[in-house]
Amino acid sequence: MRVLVTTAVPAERDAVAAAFTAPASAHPVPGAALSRVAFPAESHGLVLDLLAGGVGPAAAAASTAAALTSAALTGEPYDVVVSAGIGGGFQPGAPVGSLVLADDITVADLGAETPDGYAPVTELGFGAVTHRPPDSLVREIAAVTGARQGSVLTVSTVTGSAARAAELRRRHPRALAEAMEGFGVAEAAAAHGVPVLEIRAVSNPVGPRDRAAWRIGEALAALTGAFGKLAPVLESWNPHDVTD
Ligand SMILES: O=C(O)c1cccc(C(=O)CC[C@H]2O[C@@H](n3cnc4c(=O)[nH]cnc43)[C@H](O)[C@@H]2O)c1
Repeated sequence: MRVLVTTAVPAERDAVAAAFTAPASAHPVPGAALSRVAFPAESHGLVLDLLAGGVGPAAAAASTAAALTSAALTGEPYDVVVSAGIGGGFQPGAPVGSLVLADDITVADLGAETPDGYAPVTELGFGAVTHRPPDSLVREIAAVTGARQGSVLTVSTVTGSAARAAELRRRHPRALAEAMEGFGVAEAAAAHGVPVLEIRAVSNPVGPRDRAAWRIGEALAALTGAFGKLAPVLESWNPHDVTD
């Protein structure tokens, strides 16, 4: 099982790496600086590559695509891609310190303003606004990690007001969290036909901006805890068994 985990920043990548006793070593490929966690042989060939791919959907898509292409060209493609990191939680569904696992990954601001309000690109006849992780894998991971399942929104601008938070909730009633990379990672994964997951540890409520109140340490610790439990599920998952 070959897994690519894309985070935005090195602190998030290192929080994922901290879940494992096996060391991570540099594994550069063109267009992406990967860290590879070396698991022992009894781990059924689990390979975990970690990528701090940059903040925002464009950087995330570009770096994830580079890693996916490089792996495909060497004949060792990834079986699953995970977008991971901290995120904002919609209240009261996703409190600070909780984990959110996406059952859909939806871009919330890719569209047009029209006289009738916001229109997603799909209504304009283009592309996609949502990617769906495999149901069975989401259920298993939510069960072992205790993560809440819901929609995770991708935004290019962090929400900074109660009005914007309410607007996003109105348009996406199932949204539990927002972050800035999931949809970019998912677009790259979809282009390669690889399943995608997104897991977010909530560092702050979505709403009026109060950067000083972000609980980044608490969220990074939750991310480490989640990956410690998630690895055995990934190790035993058979991507060819997808029934959903
Ligand atoms: O300053 C630090 O030590 C630090 C450590 C880890 C991560 C950061 C970031 O600022 C990461 C930015 C990243 O966080 C996501 N995020 C977090 N909260 C929100 C939110 O309310 N709305 C949207 N995105 C959020 C996002 O994915 C950014 O890439 C700093």
